[in-house]
Amino acid sequence: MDEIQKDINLRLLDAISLENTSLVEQLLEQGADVWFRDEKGTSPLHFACSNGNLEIVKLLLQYGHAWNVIDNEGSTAGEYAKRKGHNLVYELLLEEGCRTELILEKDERPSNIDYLSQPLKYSQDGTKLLDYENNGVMMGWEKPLMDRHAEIICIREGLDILNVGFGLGLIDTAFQKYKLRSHTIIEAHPDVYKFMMDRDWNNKPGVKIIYGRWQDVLDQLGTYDGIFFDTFGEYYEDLRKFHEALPNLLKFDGIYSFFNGLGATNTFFHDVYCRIAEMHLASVGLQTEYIEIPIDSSNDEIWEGVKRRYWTLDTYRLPKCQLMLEL
Ligand SMILES: C[S@@+](CC[C@H](N)C(=O)[O-])C[C@H]1O[C@@H](n2cnc3c(N)ncnc32)[C@H](O)[C@@H]1O
Repeated sequence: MDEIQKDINLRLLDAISLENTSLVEQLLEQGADVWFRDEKGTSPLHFACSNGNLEIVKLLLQYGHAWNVIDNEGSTAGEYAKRKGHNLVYELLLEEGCRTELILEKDERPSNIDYLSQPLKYSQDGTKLLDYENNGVMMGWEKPLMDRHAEIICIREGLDILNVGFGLGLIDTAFQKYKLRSHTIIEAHPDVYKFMMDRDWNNKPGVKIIYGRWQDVLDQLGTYDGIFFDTFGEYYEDLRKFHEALPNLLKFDGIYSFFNGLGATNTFFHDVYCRIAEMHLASVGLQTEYIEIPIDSSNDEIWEGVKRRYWTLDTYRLPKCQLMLEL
């Protein structure tokens, strides 16, 4: 970077820190670089969010600053605003995140074909299911969450339940306690299917196992009082497609829920994706309530042997979704 550019970039950071909006605009006009970072990876947007200056945040976004940059510690500008209690700035960034993500063109990559063709490992103690790269497919620490999902879905006995993704069978074990009328499980991985068969899941009360990807077996399904969705290695786009199928699968007074791991390593990304999911669900006629559950997954021991922590938040937002009925 030449000295002149560096100088104008540093002047931009100074102007943001001094909250001199007109100078910020002038420097941006003159070619100051919105992609500039200091040695800690702090971007102009991080500085503006830390000060809580709404006008400057708007200006930076208008000049093409990305909403989702992270500093060297992995913190988003949204988090800077939240930590300092700048709620209006936080809300603006949240809206920008939703808007940008919603207009992004969706690609049509086949999601988890690789995952489905590679072997899996169940740990001896039954608390971990890992893929071939030691990514955690499902982990025992999620049991209290799965119990809660089942409890929220099973509001009475005699229900028809659909679960997509068996994993460790935690939610299916929980569902079995509710004296269901029928209990359909879709599972696509051959090793998980074998695990289920070895444990006689096909002979448990009401259980019908459909072996295949949910995308390929939709025509074998009926309608259900309760539906739970928790797959692995798929994109948000897949979840959205499943949501689009829901009006044909959920009975009019049924309850739908899904494992909410959306952006779950960063509170700001999590907020953006929770809101996007809520908007998409509303567009197919479902209203969503997020039930907050405190959760502690910080203990190093539970992540031993697992490649990456896929959860770092201290609150789980359990989605409870129901069809909006027109009167
Ligand atoms: C996170 S685990 C589910 C854990 C489960 N909720 C439990 O309580 O143990 C995800 C499961 O979804 C399965 N899966 C992944 N993609 C799928 C797909 N497209 N259709 C059906 N099952 C899929 C995986 O093989 C895995 O068993």
